[in-house]
Amino acid sequence: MLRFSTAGESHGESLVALISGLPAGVPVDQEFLDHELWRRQQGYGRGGRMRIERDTAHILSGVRHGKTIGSPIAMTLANRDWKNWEEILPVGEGDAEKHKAVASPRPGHADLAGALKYDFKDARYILERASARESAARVACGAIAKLLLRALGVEVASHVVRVGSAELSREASFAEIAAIAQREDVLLACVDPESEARMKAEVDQALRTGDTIGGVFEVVVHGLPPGVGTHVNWDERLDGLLAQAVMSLQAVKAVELGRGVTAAQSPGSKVHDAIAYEAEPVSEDAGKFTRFSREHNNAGGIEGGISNGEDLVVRGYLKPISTLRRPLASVSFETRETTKAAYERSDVCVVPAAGVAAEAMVALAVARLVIEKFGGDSLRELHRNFSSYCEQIRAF
Ligand SMILES: Cc1cc2nc3c(=O)[nH]c(=O)nc-3n(C[C@H](O)[C@H](O)[C@H](O)COP(=O)(O)O)c2cc1C
Ligand SMILES: C=C(O[C@@H]1CC(C(=O)O)=C[C@@H](OP(=O)(O)O)[C@H]1O)C(=O)O
Repeated sequence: MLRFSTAGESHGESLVALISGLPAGVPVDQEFLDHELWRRQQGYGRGGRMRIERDTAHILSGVRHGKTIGSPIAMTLANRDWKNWEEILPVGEGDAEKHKAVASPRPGHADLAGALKYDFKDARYILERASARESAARVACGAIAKLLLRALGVEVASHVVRVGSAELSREASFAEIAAIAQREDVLLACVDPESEARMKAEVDQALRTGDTIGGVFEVVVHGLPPGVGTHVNWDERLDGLLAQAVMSLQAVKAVELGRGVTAAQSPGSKVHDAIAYEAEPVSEDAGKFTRFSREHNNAGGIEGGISNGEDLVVRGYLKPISTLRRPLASVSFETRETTKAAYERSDVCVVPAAGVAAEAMVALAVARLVIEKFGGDSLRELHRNFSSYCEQIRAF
């Protein structure tokens, strides 16, 4: 079973990522891993911290001569900012004088709920792990899941469809979305320059006024055959697993599959993707899995918790960042008096970065189900099982 976990605090020495359950023989491309990590650091509206960090995954185990060997893969990602906090956040007893307490919790962050739960009168003990710095470790694991999927012809990409009230004004093709990953300036990871300019204006407004802004990203999985996930048990449904994977990311407050949100306001005749049958048999090269086809993909590639061969389309809705340069009211842990919420520095908009982290989470969820369905201890065995199933589907 594909499993992964992370450890590490935002300003600690290092993040740690552990992923196991991959077959042997998956090519692991260090450049690709680091490029994915770089992408997660980009986007217009990120704060000062991203000028300090330069993320790279240091692989400690599970890979030999550029390929997985079937054993768990351990990676570390150093926090460059650690040297600025080494004395402030010591691992041992340390110097209490130097410790910088976060004593007025930020509305929207984990500060108050975490301080109450873990019995700390200093939210720094909470924010260190609640921080989305952790998502870098997820991206390192997700990059490996993506490389496994890529070996089977399955690709995962994301783009931004909304920042605040600025929405993408047209449909995007998968090729356009995938091309964003090659951009040198990610800006707002939007496929349409005119929409992107409106999105940028939303971020500029937030920057000017000491506010923050949220938005919506969309992750698309291309090339997945029908039959991944199942309707038979609630916890094996692809839709449920994707929703949990994306919702688990920091600041994601809603997940939409296909056109799930507008579907709830529309009649069935306008929502469901009518089925047709193509005259010609499908060839492997065309990237199609069956002669059954759809005019549109409002279902987002999932029916009954099972992939149906269309692109998977998963949207994540991000709340605005909770650390405000013009802070909201809060209460001091010490005096219990009304005060302003803590502010040191912060991101103002993270929609493109969250999209990259969501790509990783989606890739990990899909890779887990693919490994479960097709099995195999080596990539060769997995590939053979996958291809023979695709052949069966084409001949249906
Ligand atoms: C890539 C990324 C960067 C983030 N950067 C910040 C930040 O600079 N400041 C902040 O207050 N929250 C930031 N957040 C959001 C917080 O981590 C998140 O709101 C907090 O952990 C509370 O969790 P919740 O929003 O899921 O309830 C970021 C989230 C993501 C995905
Ligand atoms: C470090 C990252 O994001 C951080 C996520 C984050 C938060 O509260 O979630 C707060 C900020 O950290 P700091 O207070 O050190 O500036 C972000 O920079 C990262 O994405 O790598």
